[in-house]
Amino acid sequence: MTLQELAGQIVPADAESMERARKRWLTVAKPLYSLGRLEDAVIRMAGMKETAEFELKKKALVIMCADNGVVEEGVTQTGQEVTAVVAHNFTKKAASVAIMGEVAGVELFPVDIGMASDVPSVTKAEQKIAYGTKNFHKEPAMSREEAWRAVLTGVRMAEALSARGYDILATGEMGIGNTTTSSAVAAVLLGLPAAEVTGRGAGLSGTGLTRKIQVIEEAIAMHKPDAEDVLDVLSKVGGFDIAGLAGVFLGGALFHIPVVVDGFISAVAALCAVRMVPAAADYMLPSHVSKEPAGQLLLDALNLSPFLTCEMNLGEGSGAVAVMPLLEMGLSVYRRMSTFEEIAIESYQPLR
Ligand SMILES: Cc1cc2ncn([C@H]3O[C@H](COP(=O)(O)O)[C@@H](O)[C@H]3O)c2cc1C
Ligand SMILES: O=C(O)c1cccnc1
Repeated sequence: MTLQELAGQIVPADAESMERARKRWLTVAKPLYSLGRLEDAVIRMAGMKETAEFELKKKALVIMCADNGVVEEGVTQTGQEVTAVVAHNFTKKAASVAIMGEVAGVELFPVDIGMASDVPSVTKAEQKIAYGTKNFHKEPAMSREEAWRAVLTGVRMAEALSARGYDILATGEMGIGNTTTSSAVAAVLLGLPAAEVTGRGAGLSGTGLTRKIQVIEEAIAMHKPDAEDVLDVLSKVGGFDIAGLAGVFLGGALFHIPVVVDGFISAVAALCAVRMVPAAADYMLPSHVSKEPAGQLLLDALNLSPFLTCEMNLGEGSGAVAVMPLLEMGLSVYRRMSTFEEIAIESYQPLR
């Protein structure tokens, strides 16, 4: 499948179902619009799912795990062996988001889309593009063909989860160095200087941050990625995880499943997806705003307002998982709460 073929199959959210959901909210016995943007989210999900009657029972978090050759340049606080350790911990309920997922009723699906080593509990040969990207400070991170294969891996993940009956997807990632790749992609797509969209990631020192910005600036100057061509940007300064998550967003749009944006890295992937296929924006829901400097800038570019502002910058899909109970609560009121008509009959009438 080519990008043009994929784009041709993605349709905007269904306006009629949204209208039905909007009308239904007006009948719920509570002050109008008192659940605010949770009501909007339910309306939008009705459009995504092409029905005003839907559930959010089965929830999945796709975690794209990948390594980044650019860590050679000293842009991170820890070594890339941490990627594999945390990836394995997703399967043992020993990583932060695994614990959060248990609380929120979200099942985890870690994908080794390009870790530097194999992790038997996670790695599947058919999902792995390569053993980490190249160091983009010296050469393109990956080929254009690899970037597209990574996108398709994400699309297929969404397809598989849709076939298994998941109602909503959250997006997460694990990959030491991926705030460097995300800042590089964000700088190009937003047309901003690296210094404005680069932060400390998982805890970088001040001199580390200066080096990180310099590495990104030099790589962009060397490769001159074409901001109008997302696959060019991803292949030159991106990562397999970002490309894979962009694919999950596109797959959600293709298979009519809402996909929840997480923090910085996930939002960069969401922007890649929207720049490839603008209609994919209809299938995205926000969660929180990352503390990384580009967190809010990316949400603005995606035209999304966060539900949570917790100053989180953990990654792994933690913010997307955190918002799931809130979405489910909104939907439960929409589905189960009495209507004005029912209350008038059962409660108000005897008082007359
Ligand atoms: C132990 C540990 C667990 C993590 N879980 C998520 N991240 C987060 O930090 C990484 C990105 O930050 P940077 O670009 O600075 O390497 C990603 O793996 C992200 O998911 C972690 C980072 C560490 C160290
Ligand atoms: O907001 C994020 O997604 C993030 C920020 C720093 C490190 N890892 C992830």
